[in-house]
Amino acid sequence: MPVVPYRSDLFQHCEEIQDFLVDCQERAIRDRRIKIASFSLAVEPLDPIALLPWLAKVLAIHFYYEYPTQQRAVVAWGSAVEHQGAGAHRFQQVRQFIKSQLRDIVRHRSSQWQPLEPRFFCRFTFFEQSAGAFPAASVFLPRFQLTQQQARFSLGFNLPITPQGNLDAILLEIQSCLRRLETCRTLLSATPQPLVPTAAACSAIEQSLQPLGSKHYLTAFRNSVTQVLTQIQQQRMRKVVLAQTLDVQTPAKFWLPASLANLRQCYPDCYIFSTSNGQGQTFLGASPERLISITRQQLFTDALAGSAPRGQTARQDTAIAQRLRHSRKERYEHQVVVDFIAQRLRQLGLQPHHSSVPSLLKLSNIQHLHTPIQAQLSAEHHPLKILEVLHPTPAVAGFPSEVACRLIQQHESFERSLYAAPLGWVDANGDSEFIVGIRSALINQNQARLYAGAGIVAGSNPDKEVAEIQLKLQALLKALAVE
Ligand SMILES: C=C(O[C@@H]1C=C(C(=O)O)C=C[C@H]1O)C(=O)O
Repeated sequence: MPVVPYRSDLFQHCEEIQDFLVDCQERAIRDRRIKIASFSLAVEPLDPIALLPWLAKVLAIHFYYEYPTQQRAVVAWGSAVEHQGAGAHRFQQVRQFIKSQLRDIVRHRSSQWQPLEPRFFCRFTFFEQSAGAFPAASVFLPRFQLTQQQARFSLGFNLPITPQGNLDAILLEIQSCLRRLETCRTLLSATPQPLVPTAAACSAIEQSLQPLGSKHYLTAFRNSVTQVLTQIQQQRMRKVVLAQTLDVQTPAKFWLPASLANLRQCYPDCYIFSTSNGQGQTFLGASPERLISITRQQLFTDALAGSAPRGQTARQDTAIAQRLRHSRKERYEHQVVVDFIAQRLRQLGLQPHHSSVPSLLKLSNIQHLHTPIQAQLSAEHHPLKILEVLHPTPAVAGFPSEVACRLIQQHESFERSLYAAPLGWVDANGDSEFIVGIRSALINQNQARLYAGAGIVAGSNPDKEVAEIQLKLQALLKALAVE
């Protein structure tokens, strides 16, 4: 997606864009097919979260994610083309769909800026079938995409042009999108802290979040862990990742931008994300786990497993970290993930590289054992093929995968939906980024379902696993805000 420089005059590129749309329509007429006009404008800085209240109001499908410490963010909304799928071949179906759409994308040529490729945003549920708010596989090419790369912001467009379409209406849509950005920017600068909820709202949410007091869901989780431990012994399994949900309801609606702003503040080293289905349900969270990231055929992935709380003091924190590093149980739980990822990548003919000793990833409430893994790809390694062989890793399912997934379905009484599942994008060059949807919640009006899981291996202590999910749930609860 080439970027056309854009400064203060909203419509200075009108003529250039108009010519481009006419060119796209001529191609649509010639090929008797819809074409997608793809281009970008450089825009003034704007916090992407500022767009979310409006997107929620108009019930637009969206995908937002941000990596705060790297000043990278994107919010994509509206759909130029989309596809849904399910079943064992869902990754392949999405790949085919993307391939077929790429033929009809026309990119603006006269670029003075570094071109940005159009991105297809994808959401896969944990299991290959889904009866919940999100289909088992869904992909969309956004009509609009605001991207931040450090201090540079651009607004991308992917606009379907039919042979008989009204180009004036498309120009109006572009202008109204640019105006919308201006309005959001003005609203943001008019209020001192518009994304932070008021103290009254915070106390309202605290009062309404009673469920943490009634520990029923924790007892249920503890019982499942005990049963799974017996099954691990009987079936000689190495690991099962069990999760639990916590449902909460508040008198007022949950307020997405404030929740995300809270998460961003508390977890600058995580991927802050939200995605909606355009029907009122939004899945959000702050995930520390990257499933794949591919830039110019360099693949990066993470093994993240093995956890401990943060200490109250620096000394206590270091002592806990030391215990985590040297715990046989935590190291074993971690190694299962490293071995699985490395072995799956080797099956694809890749040569993964990683350190033999895990490092520590410290978040504000929890610390994890972490092994970054790298591999050099070649052109035949499509990101969705890699995703297909990696998901679900033993970090979120267990090992062996099939037996672990059966036990998960047996013990968990809720649908995982997008929890612990791959969320991300792919572009035409094969660049891609997918995160794992953990530390997450599904919100709908005034209801929220929070998810948290923990890896269970032989020797796990049920009380410690309960404490781990409690820690994860509490952190999420604290971040949620109401209107
Ligand atoms: C499954 C989750 O997290 C996973 C489980 C971990 C563990 O048990 O140590 C650590 C990181 C993640 O791989 C979750 O947070 O829901």
